[in-house]
Amino acid sequence: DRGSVQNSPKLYDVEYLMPVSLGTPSQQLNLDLDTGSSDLWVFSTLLKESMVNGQTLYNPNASTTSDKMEGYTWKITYGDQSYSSGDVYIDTVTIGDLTVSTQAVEAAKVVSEEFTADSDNDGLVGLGFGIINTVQPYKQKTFFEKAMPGLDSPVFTADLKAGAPGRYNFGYIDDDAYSGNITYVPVNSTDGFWRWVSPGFQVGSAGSFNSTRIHGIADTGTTLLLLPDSVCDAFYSQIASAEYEPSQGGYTFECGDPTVPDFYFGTANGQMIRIPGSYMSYSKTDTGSSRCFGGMQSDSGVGFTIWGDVALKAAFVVFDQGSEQLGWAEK
Ligand SMILES: N#Cc1c(N)n[nH]c1N1CCCC1
Repeated sequence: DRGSVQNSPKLYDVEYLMPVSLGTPSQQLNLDLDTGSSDLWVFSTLLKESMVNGQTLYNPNASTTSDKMEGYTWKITYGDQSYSSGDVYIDTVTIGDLTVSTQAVEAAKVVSEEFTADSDNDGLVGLGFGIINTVQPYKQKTFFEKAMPGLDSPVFTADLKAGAPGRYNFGYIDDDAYSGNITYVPVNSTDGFWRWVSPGFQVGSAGSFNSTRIHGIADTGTTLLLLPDSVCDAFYSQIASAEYEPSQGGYTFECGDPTVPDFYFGTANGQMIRIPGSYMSYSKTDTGSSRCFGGMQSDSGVGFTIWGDVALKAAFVVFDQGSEQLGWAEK
């Protein structure tokens, strides 16, 4: 079996949403595929109205195939301190023509203001490893873990694009979606993340390769590229107008600065993925400002590097849960 679904970026590529069908008859919600967490949770009719702001709500009572898991609950808090919690139903879930008939659907009863404010986002599909699923008393499998046994190949791929729709594929690799070869690196799933080690980086096409191992996670649910301070310093020192602005919470530079270099990160066997300098102008710092917030920021607040959308949209990425590897290709 296999599946394929288009993803669509929101403004500034802050997140990528995809249509997901839940229940019978099907209820379509727009969800955020997040490889940095492992709960599939949705805005639902269980929420107080004050917590809803335009989102589409999953109504388990309107689904003939939903079964309430009595006594089961979930509660998740993300690194940015946003949170949600609620009850658990088993129901059918379809993403890109791939159906899991007995998926744990976590119906929200409470969401934090960040989620309420994000009116286009109806919830998340966590495609980290199930070991960090938050359902109690017994953790639940991710959508991919439930689908995996029936797939042609135990992989899903992420093809995120800058300012344009891309695609998530399940169960196969589309050889027309990338250029050159896919280079695989080992993944350590102990913490439930797609954690891997980059051998180093290079700033600018004429820069030297800096062999410093960077431990981090591939995370579609994080917008920016969060790297060690030493790497950020090496990058921003090459941009004439760059400075660290505590009031903005990070590195900024003049949006039109012509000195913004490309950034390359190593994967394996000498392969490097090139992130165009244009991806590093994340957004204007304030309305009418000429300064841009950098797409690369320090990981010091997190404690490990996060290869978020700014990096992932420069590559075709294979999440191979069969062999616990990540595959990287240019495109
Ligand atoms: N913080 C954070 C975070 C992360 N590291 N991966 N996904 C995250 N979120 C998904 C929805 C809100 C935050």
